[in-house]
Amino acid sequence: MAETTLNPASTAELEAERVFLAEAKAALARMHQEVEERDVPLIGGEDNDERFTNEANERAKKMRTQALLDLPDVPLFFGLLDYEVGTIEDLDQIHIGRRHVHDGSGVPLVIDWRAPVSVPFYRATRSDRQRLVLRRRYGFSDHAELTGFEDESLIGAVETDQADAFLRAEIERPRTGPMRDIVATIQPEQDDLVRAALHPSVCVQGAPGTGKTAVGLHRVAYLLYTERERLSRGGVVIVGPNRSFLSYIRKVLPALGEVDVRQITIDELISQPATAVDDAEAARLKSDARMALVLRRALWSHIGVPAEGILYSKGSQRYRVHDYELAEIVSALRESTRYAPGRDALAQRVAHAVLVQMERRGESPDDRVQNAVARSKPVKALLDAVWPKVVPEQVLHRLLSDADFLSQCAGEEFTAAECAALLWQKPARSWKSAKWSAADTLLLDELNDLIERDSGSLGHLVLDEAQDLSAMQLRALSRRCRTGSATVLGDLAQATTPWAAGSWAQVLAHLEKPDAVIAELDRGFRVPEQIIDFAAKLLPQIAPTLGTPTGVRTIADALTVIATDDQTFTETLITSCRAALTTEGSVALIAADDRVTTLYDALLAAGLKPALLGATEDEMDTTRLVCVPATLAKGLEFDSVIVAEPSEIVAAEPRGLQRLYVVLTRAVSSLRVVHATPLPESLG
Ligand SMILES: Nc1ncnc2c1ncn2[C@@H]1O[C@H](COP(=O)(O)OP(=O)(O)OP(=O)(O)O)[C@@H](O)[C@H]1O
Repeated sequence: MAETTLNPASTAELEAERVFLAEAKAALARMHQEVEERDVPLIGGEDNDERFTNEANERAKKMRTQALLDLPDVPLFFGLLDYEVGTIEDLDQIHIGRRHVHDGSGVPLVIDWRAPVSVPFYRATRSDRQRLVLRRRYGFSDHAELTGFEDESLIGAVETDQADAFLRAEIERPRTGPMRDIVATIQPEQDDLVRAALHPSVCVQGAPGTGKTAVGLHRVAYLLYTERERLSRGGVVIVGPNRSFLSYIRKVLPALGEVDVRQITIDELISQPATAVDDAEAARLKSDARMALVLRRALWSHIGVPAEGILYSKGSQRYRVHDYELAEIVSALRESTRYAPGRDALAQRVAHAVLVQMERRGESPDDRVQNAVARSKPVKALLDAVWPKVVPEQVLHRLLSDADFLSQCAGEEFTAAECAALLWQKPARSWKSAKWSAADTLLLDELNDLIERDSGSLGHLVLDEAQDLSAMQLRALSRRCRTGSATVLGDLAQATTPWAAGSWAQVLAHLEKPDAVIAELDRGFRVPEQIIDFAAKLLPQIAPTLGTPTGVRTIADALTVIATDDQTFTETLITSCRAALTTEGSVALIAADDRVTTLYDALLAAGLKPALLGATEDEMDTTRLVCVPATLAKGLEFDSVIVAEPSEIVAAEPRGLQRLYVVLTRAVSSLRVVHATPLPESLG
């Protein structure tokens, strides 16, 4: 919480609040202890079900105990609502906090921010008081000591700007370590999204720093509160762009009492570890939605036309199913089901045709006879000939190494040049020895689903930085969340991958959530106005259809652009880092990936003790000054940012201007741009 100035007149009240805080902490400690001491019922027996139930009970207890831990730097409550008398039974005042705390006899001491009764904390205004008389916001030190509070009366005609001042203080509180929750200052437009129902899915387009990540994380906490049972079956997964980002956000949900949410990268969720690398064009083509159709054709092309009928013998009896009958069965089954169950169904249908003949001859065969026919030699030979068993690797290996097969499956979808780019230069001898790239593993995933339906279904999926996902990634995600819902977060202007879908409608179509509600956030909380205006000069080039974001804060001298030359360039950066370190909070030096290690070495040599982001994942926890490769900057933020040589960042990749837009929008308080070569024209 922000450190608020103490109002001397309220010292006694502050003391009373401190006593109440101590009481609430003691009550939470008691709740924690009770759960810890509670025995987990053990079911006797050793079969799988019993073991599973015992393990699930043990795990539930562990989660509950963790969720009730009083985290040392996380204040137990952050607000108080004073309701009109009689609004809530037996209580006129309620403290709002990150979790529910009761006194042991059922009387609530702290009410969870997610409870309906807490909503006016975020929504009430003087014109719509929602029966509130007063709203109090507390200030805490970094170690969760109560330092003050501010009261906002809801009675009277004129709105005050107290809430804005509190929000500003909270945003500008210097950053140390990972991202914090925003539960005390969620804004009404954010609250709408946080508290939106589980279905339909929600998609949020938002400029940098509008709180998309924060909204996504708080929404997960909210949904786990309102839909815990439903979500516990499939689970909730948050997908982020890389490990540094996930490390940055990892403490938000635990601070909100939610300890059982998987936070993983897209590759960890949907790809096998890659053992090969594609060139840029092949990677782009393999990520394209057209591949889905090509794979479908490739798989189903394995089905043949029966060349002859089959003869099934039992004792002295012979039963014949003619080739034209078999062809009819195969054609009816083709693409009406997935490939592997289709093969099983073919065996059963052929066996059924034999059974019909048996019945006609006066026999009365049962299911066992049908199964025996389905497993018989002639039927098996038929299956191997017209509906062979295949594995995904086999199909993809053939597709990427056999030019004729690829061109036949590609049809009109890909040009000859595109097919040539897709083909392997040096194909592996067999599918068993083939090496697969990251894009290939998604193609294998798609094939796997065409062969045998993937049954996994997540309860809820949060996709952060979703503008960067390819069609094939989105399709793979969609398969894992067939019946669940999704929260899709991103900014089309920050799309840096060559395969980015380009519109939210497309993203949602690939994700198979076309009914998702698309919302926009346009108030930038992170980045001061001068900086966002500077970065927004790139928008006409990179995202002409998007509106210009607004910054909710202005800070004098927030932006400095320094022109240097080759001789003074590094020295200027070092001086800039030194200057930034004299203020509080985190500092980042962001440069093109190829340049960043050299600059890191230069800062080290100058005695500045920087860390290099990406080396160990938790650099931002321990070091104030971090050197950040431009490609890892997405989603992160720092109090002060120094950007080295924008033109190099732009030149490093096809969507370099978008990357620069990301890099320029990471600063909370100050941005220095240092360049020895001219800035990109639009920034000039
Ligand atoms: N309501 C709020 N109260 C306090 N801080 C907020 C609020 N909303 C956003 N912030 C702060 O603004 C910063 C940006 O938030 P967040 O990272 O969620 O934005 P984003 O839209 O995901 O940005 P980007 O597109 O750049 O990744 C964070 O420090 C966050 O804590």
